[in-house]
Amino acid sequence: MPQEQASQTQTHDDERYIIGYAMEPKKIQNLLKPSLIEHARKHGIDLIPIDINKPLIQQHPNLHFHCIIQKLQPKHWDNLNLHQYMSKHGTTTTIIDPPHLVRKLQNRVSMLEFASNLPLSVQNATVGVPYQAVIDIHKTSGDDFEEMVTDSNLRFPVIAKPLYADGTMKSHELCLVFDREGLRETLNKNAAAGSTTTPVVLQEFVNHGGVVFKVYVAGEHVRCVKRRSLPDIPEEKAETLKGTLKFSQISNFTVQDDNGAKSNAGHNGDGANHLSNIERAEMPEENLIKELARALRERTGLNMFNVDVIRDAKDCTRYLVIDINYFPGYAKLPCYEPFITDFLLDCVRNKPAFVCEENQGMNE
Ligand SMILES: Nc1ncnc2c1ncn2[C@@H]1O[C@H](COP(=O)(O)OP(=O)(O)OP(=O)(O)O)[C@@H](O)[C@H]1O
Ligand SMILES: O=P(O)(O)O[C@H]1[C@H](OP(=O)(O)O)[C@@H](OP(=O)(O)O)[C@@H](O)[C@@H](O)[C@@H]1OP(=O)(O)O
Ligand SMILES: [Mg+2]
Ligand SMILES: [Mg+2]
Repeated sequence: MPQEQASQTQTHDDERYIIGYAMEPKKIQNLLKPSLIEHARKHGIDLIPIDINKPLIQQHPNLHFHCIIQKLQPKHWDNLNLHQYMSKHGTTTTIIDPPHLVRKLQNRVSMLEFASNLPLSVQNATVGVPYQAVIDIHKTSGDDFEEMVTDSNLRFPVIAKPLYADGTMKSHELCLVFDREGLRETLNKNAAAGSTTTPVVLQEFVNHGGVVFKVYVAGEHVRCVKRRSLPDIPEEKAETLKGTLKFSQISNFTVQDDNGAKSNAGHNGDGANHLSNIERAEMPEENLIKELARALRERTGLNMFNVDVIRDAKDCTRYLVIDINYFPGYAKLPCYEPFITDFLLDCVRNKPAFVCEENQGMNE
């Protein structure tokens, strides 16, 4: 994928389009930078904030939203009462994307089902998902646990991930588990949290050269960037490692951030190794990325998401999807302003192939 894609943004007409954005203040601060608002404005789009704490019908009475983009918690859907709004304006306003579809990405099992058995064929490459099993601590006794570990064919190390990827900090608290004892410890800690305990997904850790490919999708627009990931664990070392290692949002560092880590190598010696891994790593075939994005748009019915993909260190034709995130941090992409603006123009001109049908289920 070219990093610096030229904008395809062209204004075909003098019409202005109104696009509402409904999201939490932190997300607005990250995404709606003045540079995006200005770029969109120059190309005919006025981006208008929607108050997520009161019914939309009571807001902007003189504006007609061509489309609304959103990243919201369920309580905000209730507050906004979009159902009421859409029953009045549903034929002319599009919600991107409908919450009942977004919700499928908030569960790490249903999320990865979208990426299972993908019929992609680009130069022998395959795209699959790592083996994973769910443990609900409420339903797993000590004996069950032994049986479960034996039956599941889980091979250590594994990564323990909260089943629900609902945007909370907790949902990003992951843990590398090196052996049975480590797993028992993790599950016991989880159980000690009592009623707040959530099920855990145990996902096979796959060595992948310390690089994760983040594929950002916005309708037909697709970009892939490399990011820092967990380092490989050589097999001989894996056999000696015990217990657990907690981590969170490791791939949030961009390559530029890693440059900082490199110059700071005394402080963070690993940074230099990760950086060279990232620099050296070849990007996946452009067509593979495009096909993956298209297949996932079709399967999920969603337009705005990113996909974390790793490449098996033992087999460079084997790609694995490890995570899919709704409405990710697009602003981390170089030149994200034309990327988002081009997508929004497609939306208001009704170009995206998978804009939600009649916005059905939008208030579920
Ligand atoms: N199965 C795996 N094998 C190897 N490394 C993995 C695996 N799953 C996750 N990782 C590493 O852990 C990181 C975080 O995992 P994951 O993306 O599932 O968590 P997340 O909290 O949902 O992340 P995000 O911030 O992207 O939402 C990945 O970016 C990757 O570096
Ligand atoms: O804020 P950031 O720029 O880090 O974006 C992250 C985004 O947080 P935000 O929604 O608060 O923006 C996360 O959403 P939740 O899972 O927590 O809902 C998730 O999508 C990450 O994958 C994004 O990081 P990226 O994958 O793009 O690196
Ligand atoms: Mg991820
Ligand atoms: Mg995620």
